[in-house]
Amino acid sequence: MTAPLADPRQSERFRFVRHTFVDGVAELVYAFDEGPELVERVTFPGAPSVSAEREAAFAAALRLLHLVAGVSYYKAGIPATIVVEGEALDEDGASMLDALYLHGLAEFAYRNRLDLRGRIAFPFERKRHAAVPAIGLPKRSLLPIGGGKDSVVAVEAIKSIGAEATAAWVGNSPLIAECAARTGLPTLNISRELAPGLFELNRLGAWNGHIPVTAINSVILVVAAVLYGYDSIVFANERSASVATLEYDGQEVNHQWSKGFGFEKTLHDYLHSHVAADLDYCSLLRPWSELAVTSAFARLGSDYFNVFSSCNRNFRILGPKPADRWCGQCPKCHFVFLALAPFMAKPRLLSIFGRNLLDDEELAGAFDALLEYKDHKPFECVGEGAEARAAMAALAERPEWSEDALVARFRSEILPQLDRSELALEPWLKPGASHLVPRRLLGALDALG
Ligand SMILES: CC(=O)N[C@H]1[C@@H](OP(=O)(O)OP(=O)(O)OC[C@H]2O[C@@H](n3ccc(=O)[nH]c3=O)[C@H](O)[C@@H]2O)O[C@H](CO)[C@@H](O)[C@@H]1O[C@H](C)C(=O)N[C@@H](C)C(=O)N[C@@H](CCC(=O)O)C(=O)O
Ligand SMILES: Nc1ncnc2c1ncn2[C@@H]1O[C@H](COP(=O)(O)OP(=O)(O)OP(=O)(O)O)[C@@H](O)[C@H]1O
Repeated sequence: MTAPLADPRQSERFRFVRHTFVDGVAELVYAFDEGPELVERVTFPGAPSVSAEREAAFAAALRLLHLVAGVSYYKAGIPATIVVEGEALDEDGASMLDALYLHGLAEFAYRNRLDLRGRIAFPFERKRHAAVPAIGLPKRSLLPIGGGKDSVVAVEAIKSIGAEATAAWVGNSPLIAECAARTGLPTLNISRELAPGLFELNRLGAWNGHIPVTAINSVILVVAAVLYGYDSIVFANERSASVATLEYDGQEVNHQWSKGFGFEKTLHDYLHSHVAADLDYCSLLRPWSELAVTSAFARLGSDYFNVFSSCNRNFRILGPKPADRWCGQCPKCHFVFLALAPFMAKPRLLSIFGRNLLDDEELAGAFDALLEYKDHKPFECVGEGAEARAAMAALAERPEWSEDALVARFRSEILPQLDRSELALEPWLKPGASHLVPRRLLGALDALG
């Protein structure tokens, strides 16, 4: 008889028990000590059988998914020892996972007043790793869709160069499905079912909090790329995602850590050396700020204005979802409203959101946090404080916005305390230099300029 679920905070070991792949369903199995198994399932629709040429790459990708997706369960107990059953990891794999768990759980640790430094140590063997070969992946891309403005911009840029691509998403959000359909591209919807035991552990008082979900979605798409045959996975993570939410006790806490360039580069290199030499992982929007992305969305995204939403409350598995696409109450709604305002006709923006968030005095504190005025940036997927200030300063100059309550307040109360030479919008619209976009797709970067 298996032991019942117990409070995982009392456990000594977190175990990666095994993973299997049968009839398109990946089962990822975890346990605390000798407790009951926690089984996450990821379903790949119409999965073909894996050819002999791709077998080793597929096995490596699936194993990586098991290790990365474990972060949802590990966080429930954060025991002192991590056990990976089966073949030992090499040093590269262990150090990538150490970094993902430490930085991807930094917000979780900060908010729970935990210190994970020195605690997370994936076991490994010092061994020589022979570089993996190219496996002849077809020249086509998986384009992850999140239902919001970023992926729309990336999709439209890729479409503009006529590259072969499929719009892909994880989970069962009807909102994302509608956006994906609107792209006009072939679609791929992968379902993911968290282990029901996780919610039971939460009820027993497990540690809970934010996890690096983009890393999980990324590696699900790595498995998909090898399985169905794609040579690239092209995310839409902007430059601003690499900037920390706050710093404390000598460490950075970034809500968006697995959307940042550090993780992108590590995973990109690991895939080339450990999965398939011809599989690329990149972000098309990496050179661009949030404001550059909203400016591009205002130009390229009109077909999506009535279907997209950036409000993350739409994407809850359990909690209540907003009645409309935009809840209007969360930092993401506030930021996207502010960041689109300089680039979109005001009536159009108000019709998307259903109201004018910048004319609501009750939201003063929420917008202050976005501006990093008297507060730190919210724990959400929002741009840098400096770009929010640049957007607000631009609106303060526009007659159609300048009398709205929060813009007027900015002009009279906050603006006099700022250095005006740092408030120009234009520098935010210029691309940075760093990106990993493969040569074949470079033209799509130009489409954004
Ligand atoms: C939708 C959302 O924002 N959820 C966050 C929220 O969770 P909540 O309890 O309100 O609802 P659920 O999402 O239904 O989660 C239920 C429980 O399941 C856990 N969980 C969920 C997904 C998963 O992959 N692993 C899990 O362990 C979750 O912790 C709940 O206990 O608050 C939670 C606590 O802070 C967050 O963990 C939930 O975040 C989701 C994982 C999520 O998908 N969030 C993305 C919208 C998100 O935050 N994206 C970031 C990217 C961060 C990154 O580095 O990748 C962004 O856009 O900036
Ligand atoms: N459910 C999902 N399945 C696959 N990829 C996803 C999913 N959710 C988000 N992503 C991808 O993760 C990246 C970051 O998500 P993010 O929410 O910032 O983007 P978005 O939804 O396109 O835009 P917005 O910032 O307006 O919400 C994007 O490339 C997005 O496509």
